[in-house]
Amino acid sequence: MGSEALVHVLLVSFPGQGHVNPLLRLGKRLASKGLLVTFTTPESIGKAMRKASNIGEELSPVGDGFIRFEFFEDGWDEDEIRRQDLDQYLPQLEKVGKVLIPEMIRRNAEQGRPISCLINNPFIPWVSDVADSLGLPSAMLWVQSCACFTSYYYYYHGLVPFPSETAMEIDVQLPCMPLLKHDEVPSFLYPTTPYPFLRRAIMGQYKNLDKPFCILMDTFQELEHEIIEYMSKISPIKTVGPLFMNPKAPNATVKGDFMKADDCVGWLDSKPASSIVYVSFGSVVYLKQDQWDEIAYGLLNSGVNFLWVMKPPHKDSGYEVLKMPEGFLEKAGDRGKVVQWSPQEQVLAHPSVACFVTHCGWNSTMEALTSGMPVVAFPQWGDQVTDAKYLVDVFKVGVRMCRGEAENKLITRDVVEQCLREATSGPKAEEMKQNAMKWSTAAEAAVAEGGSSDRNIQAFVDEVKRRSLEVLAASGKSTANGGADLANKVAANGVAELGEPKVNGELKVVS
Ligand SMILES: O=c1ccn([C@@H]2O[C@H](COP(=O)(O)OP(=O)(O)O)[C@@H](O)[C@H]2O)c(=O)[nH]1
Ligand SMILES: O=C(O)c1ccc(O[C@@H]2O[C@H](CO)[C@@H](O)[C@H](O)[C@H]2O)cc1
Repeated sequence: MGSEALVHVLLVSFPGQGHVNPLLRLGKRLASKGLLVTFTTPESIGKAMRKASNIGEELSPVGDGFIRFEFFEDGWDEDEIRRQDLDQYLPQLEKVGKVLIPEMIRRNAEQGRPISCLINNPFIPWVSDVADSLGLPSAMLWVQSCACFTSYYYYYHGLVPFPSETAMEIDVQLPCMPLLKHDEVPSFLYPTTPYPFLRRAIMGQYKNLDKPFCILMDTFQELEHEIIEYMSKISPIKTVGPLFMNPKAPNATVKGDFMKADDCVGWLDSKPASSIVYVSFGSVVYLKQDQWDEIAYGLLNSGVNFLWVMKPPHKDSGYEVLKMPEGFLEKAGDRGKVVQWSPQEQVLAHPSVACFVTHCGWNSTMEALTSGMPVVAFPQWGDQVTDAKYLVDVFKVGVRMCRGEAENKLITRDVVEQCLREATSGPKAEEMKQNAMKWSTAAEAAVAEGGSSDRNIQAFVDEVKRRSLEVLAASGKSTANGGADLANKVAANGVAELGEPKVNGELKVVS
């Protein structure tokens, strides 16, 4: 490998699977375009990631660049139960992160890898304060749809009325978007949300929205055309999705799963084409036992094959450990497989899978659309209720099975069975499949060389490179602020020389 000067970006992630996945995918995309990327999140998650995935201390080549990991301690004991309570954990992360991230940045500069840009995902808006205080540019990766971004934007600025304590059931009309019924608005905005701390975290991001020079979004222009165009005039957004496709480095093996995926591909291979329903509610949604039972009977009664993810709850989460109904597995026999965690990307790409019963998290939504996979929408909260609206009424790839947790309604086995039948056979199923394939083709074009998302990523990389020169130039003069120490080191070291890639002083490269 010849001597290369690589610009270095630091990605700081909220420690949730649905946040780590898109930020790590962005990291791989940036690396594939020739940047050095360091990915960080708290060590409690680093430990899980190291155990479940193939990540270590090595510098991994991805396309023309490299990715590496460095984790930071959150200041709490390993078995601290307050980590499960975001109301307490988010302020703790902010407190320690504001000290440890600047230390990490200084350490990297000292080791000859000065950082030129910070990128964070939502729920940890203080990262842009850290960047500001060090005189570094920052960007934010929005990990939901542009429609949700817009909803929060309009709520934050009070631009239109949203459901409130005095008018709970009002619908919301936003520009370039379909009318959202009161229960299709991101549910963290309901006055009655049980998750007010997540609304506060998101609003914190909007309070800081003038700090990032760019807001990257894991969506693509062709998918949310009008609203993206509209919001681009208000905010510096750049669509770069679907991030889970990386045509420049399709074989990059770096993954960020918190749990080792169970092997299910052999089982999928043994089943006929389009015969399996894949059921998964993501990484944080847990249903109640009575709802779980109804889904189980609905699957049995529908006669379909199924792969069902039954993720065990964290021991300190307070969620009940669910059981399958008595005799369920025996009755299902080889028609069904239940796993704790699936390799979802592979599952959605498998020809035996006919449809996806999903909680409509944005990652699952994008992965389904991009894989040409019709869905049965089973949203619970947050952006999921808005994503479900879009999947069913706008993208036209889904059947709706419920309206969200706030409805507080048990979805019975008959409804489950009816939705599964509708999504797997007959004219509606065919139409949804055709629409899903259309989105898949559009997604591929967006990320292919010269496509809308590829152009945006390239423009972003170019801008980071340009700003890195400014950082270096400014640091030569700067002495009077908290970033002076770092800036002097940055100035002294110049851009990282990676002729012989170094991690903590050692030479380590894996392929
Ligand atoms: O068994 C599973 C369930 C989920 N996922 C991945 O976990 C992420 C979940 O993100 P999403 O936004 O869909 O939901 P969240 O977990 O944040 O609610 C997605 O990338 C999925 O591909 C997975 O790999 N295996
Ligand atoms: O770990 C948590 O407590 C946690 C993780 C993820 C959460 O939100 C999910 O994020 C996705 C990306 O924003 C979103 O699309 C999905 O619907 C959410 O479940 C919340 C808490």
